[in-house]
Amino acid sequence: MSVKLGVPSKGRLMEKTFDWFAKRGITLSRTGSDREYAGAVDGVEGVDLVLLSAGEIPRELAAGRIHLGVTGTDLVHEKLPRWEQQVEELELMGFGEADLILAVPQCWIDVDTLEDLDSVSSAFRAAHGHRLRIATKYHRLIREFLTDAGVADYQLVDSQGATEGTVKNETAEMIADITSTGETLRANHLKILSDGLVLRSQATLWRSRMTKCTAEEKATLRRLLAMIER
Ligand SMILES: Nc1ncnc2c1ncn2[C@@H]1O[C@H](COP(=O)(O)OP(=O)(O)OP(=O)(O)O)[C@@H](O)[C@H]1O
Ligand SMILES: O=P(O)(O)OC[C@H]1O[C@H](OP(=O)(O)OP(=O)(O)O)[C@H](O)[C@@H]1O
Repeated sequence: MSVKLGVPSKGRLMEKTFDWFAKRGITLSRTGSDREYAGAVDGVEGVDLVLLSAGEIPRELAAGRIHLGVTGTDLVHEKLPRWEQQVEELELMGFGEADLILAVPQCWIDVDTLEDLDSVSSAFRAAHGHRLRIATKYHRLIREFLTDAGVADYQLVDSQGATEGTVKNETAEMIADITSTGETLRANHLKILSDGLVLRSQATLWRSRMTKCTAEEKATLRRLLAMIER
């Protein structure tokens, strides 16, 4: 049996993940046609590449179907309850850096903090007959954050993409999403609450705590990790 390494199959994390491993003497490559999700690992024996959506890597690690996986901190923290019990953070990889934040319309001049948000959310419910809507795909993290902040009068609406557009489209009053340059927020006339940083994320190499390794796989993992940690 071989050690399975799960990496993002496309998108912003894939190429940088390949570069990161290449710098450590491990060559990851896609094989077959552009559309075929098959890959190879050179530079270390006994490792299979598994190409996956970044969003699915946490679940595959938690199920023990891959031994190692690369994905963002945000996705692991969101998708795995008590993530520390299921995965171990091995290396922060220094790319895919982004902040999960809460943002409101720029025109809400009286709302700059969570305390302000708490006040307007109660007033909003009284005025509109429904709770203030926050569009996000990070349901668990936002609920935990707002509970800790004492904000309760809101509802989450699911948004799996183009989240900043939900305010203009009037399907939400505010958003919770990842930002990196801030351009998408600015373009959509949104501002970050001054104490609205929920999580700092970056691409990370994780090890599953849920795999049962053979002696051979343990030896392969040791060799691989020695190359990575050099
Ligand atoms: N603008 C950004 N800049 C840097 N990193 C980002 C940005 N947006 C998202 N990310 C990070 O990239 C990672 C992957 O996000 P992405 O939305 O591409 O994943 P995904 O939707 O699961 O991928 P897929 O489309 O393959 O399912 C996440 O960890 C996220 O924090
Ligand atoms: O701060 P910025 O540099 O502008 O980046 C932020 C944007 O990047 C991500 O979206 P993505 O490109 O993944 O598209 P999506 O809306 O379909 O998720 C994220 O969801 C923000 O919308």
